[in-house]
Amino acid sequence: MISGLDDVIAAETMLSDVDGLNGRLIIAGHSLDALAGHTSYEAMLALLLGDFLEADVATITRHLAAARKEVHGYIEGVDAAILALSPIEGLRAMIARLPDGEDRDTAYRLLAAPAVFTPALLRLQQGLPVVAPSDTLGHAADMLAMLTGTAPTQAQVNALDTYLVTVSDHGLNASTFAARVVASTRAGVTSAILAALSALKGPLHGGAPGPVLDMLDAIGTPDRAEPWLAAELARGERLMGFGHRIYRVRDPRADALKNALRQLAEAGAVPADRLALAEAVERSALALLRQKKPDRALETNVEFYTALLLEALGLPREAFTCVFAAGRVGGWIGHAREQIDHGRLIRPQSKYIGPLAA
Ligand SMILES: CC(=O)SCCNC(=O)CCNC(=O)[C@H](O)C(C)(C)COP(=O)(O)OP(=O)(O)OC[C@H]1O[C@@H](n2cnc3c(N)ncnc32)[C@H](O)[C@@H]1OP(=O)(O)O
Ligand SMILES: O=C([O-])CC(=O)C(=O)O
Repeated sequence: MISGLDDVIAAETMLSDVDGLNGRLIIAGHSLDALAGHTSYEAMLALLLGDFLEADVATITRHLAAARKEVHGYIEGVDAAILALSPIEGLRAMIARLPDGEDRDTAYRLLAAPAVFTPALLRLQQGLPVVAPSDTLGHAADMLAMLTGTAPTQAQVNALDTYLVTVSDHGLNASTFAARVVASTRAGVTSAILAALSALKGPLHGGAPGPVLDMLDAIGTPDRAEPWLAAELARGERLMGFGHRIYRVRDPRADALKNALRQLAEAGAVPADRLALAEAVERSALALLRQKKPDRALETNVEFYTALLLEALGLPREAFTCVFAAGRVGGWIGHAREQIDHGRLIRPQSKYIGPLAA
């Protein structure tokens, strides 16, 4: 049966390389280790999109701040129907209101949109006033300020920058493939990003980190991890935050995010028992997965420590996928551009296996 297109190479890219056997990730020519914790999201965008945007970090920073202000204007149009949606569906509905195009202004609006719409929708859903974007803050700091209405600490800004950079691109994952398919029809980059966002939303892709926290809450204490996880696996459930199509070893992003979480913990932003519970769950899950699936390497993926990091930053779990989109949108736009500039219409074949009328 042809199922998940495993091992099919469907694009050439300058954006990232996922080495699943050795657990190495290269983004825009740099190893994740050199980027995560050392690079702002704006600097990451300069690496991913600098040629297309024809801009350096300072110019990108300025244009992105202006774009945050521009898309903030769309908040006025938020209605009760959008507020009744989940944050990721609300974000998708808001992005659908942005004009389509293949130009730089469209790209900046799309880069700004998740960072502006996510905090605004969350605050409106709680009956709180929306916080306008700032002229002076960087992208990560502004996103946090729009969320809480107060200035974030440097440790929080560093943690969010680390997260956004870490998830900014990852080869031809499902959402990026969706973006490239739509871009290949020349429908426009807004349409491509809407397709990508829809793919990201699923629990087997970017929808996993919310359920990771549900799992930690259901387990409650480290001693309950092993029996709880064993019962889930016996019921045929998948453990969220574990397993990956490409990685056969630990996802290098798990360590980058765990480091960022440790730094937040040192700054007093993570309760010690939360970290201890997470580590106990990770240990038990890996041991059980090895026992249950000895022939299939199932390791910790990016979503496990994403959940803990975004929780420590005060984000509600329903909005984790929106924050993922705020980072991945840079990669999606890069892939859409590559497809437009160098690709053709993507149109594979299907094999008919249905009946033939006599
Ligand atoms: C940003 C990201 O997208 S990272 C991924 C986030 N998603 C998750 O964490 C959800 C949990 N993980 C999973 O569902 C999977 O590991 C995926 C979807 C990420 C990758 O799956 P695939 O490469 O398609 O592997 P596939 O679905 O073929 O699974 C292979 C086997 O391992 C099992 N398996 C895979 N992941 C898990 C898991 N997390 N828990 C338990 N069993 C698992 C499957 O049940 C399957 O068993 P079977 O052969 O007996 O049917
Ligand atoms: O690469 C994948 O299949 C999923 C993933 O980890 C990502 O998109 O970050």
